[in-house]
Amino acid sequence: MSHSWGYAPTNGPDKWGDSFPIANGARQSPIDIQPAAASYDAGLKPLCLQYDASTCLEILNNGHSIQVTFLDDSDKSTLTNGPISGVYRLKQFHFHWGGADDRGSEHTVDGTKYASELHLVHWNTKYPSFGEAASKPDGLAVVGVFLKIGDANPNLQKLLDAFDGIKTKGTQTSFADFDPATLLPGSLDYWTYDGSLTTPPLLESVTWIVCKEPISVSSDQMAKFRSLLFSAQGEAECCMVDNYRPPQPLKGRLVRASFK
Ligand SMILES: COc1ccc(C[C@H]2SC(=O)NC2=O)c(OC)c1
Ligand SMILES: [Zn+2]
Repeated sequence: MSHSWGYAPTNGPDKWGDSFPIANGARQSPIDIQPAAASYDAGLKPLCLQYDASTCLEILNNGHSIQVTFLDDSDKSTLTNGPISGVYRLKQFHFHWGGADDRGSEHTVDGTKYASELHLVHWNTKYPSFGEAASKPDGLAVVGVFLKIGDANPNLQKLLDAFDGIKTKGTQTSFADFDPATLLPGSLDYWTYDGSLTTPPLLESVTWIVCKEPISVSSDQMAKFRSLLFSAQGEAECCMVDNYRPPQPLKGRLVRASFK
């Protein structure tokens, strides 16, 4: 498969191993989280997420998801503590979602799929750049937040209102003064395990931090996500839906919980 990976039967998760053999590696993501099998670790610190809305730059449709990118040339928006040591800088956040409300998340909890999953991507400042960090076993830390169907989430509205300008692959618009902390749940209790990027190149460089508590999203708001397109302007329209990788084998990994 040329590097035109996607989520269709012809180029989707079951085919990624053809070009990216690490797809069958020892620490692939996502996984099914089984709370009863997770190990409470009293040594895990609370997550410290400190974001500065002024570092928000733009929102783009990259053909796989919508992504909000941040200025990461200083420690203005960082992740510290939790399961990691040192300072990790926020680079971008994006989402995964389904073609219907019954699916869409990448991680699952005892087999339960949520309608969507938010990923806040951070890189370890012990390395000179995001690109360098992405190839190191302790290079990245991604905070995952589940989106559960319920009341409309007012904190998503500014994002959703920007979607009309980024409908097709390769489009982007400026997007300023957005505080990603507004998308975090009330409780920052989390599970953590060693994993990977969930899209090619599937690099095994991610410390995963998955929040136990979901945030809400309404069916109407999810419909807005599904109005985005995988396809570029002028191409046959292909709705951006089901852009999630299914759970991968745990292969003996320990999942730790920050809570009892
Ligand atoms: C260095 O190359 C990449 C490529 C893709 C992603 C995004 C993936 S990784 C994740 O958690 N979800 C996704 O869709 C990435 O993010 C750190 C880094
Ligand atoms: Zn992701």
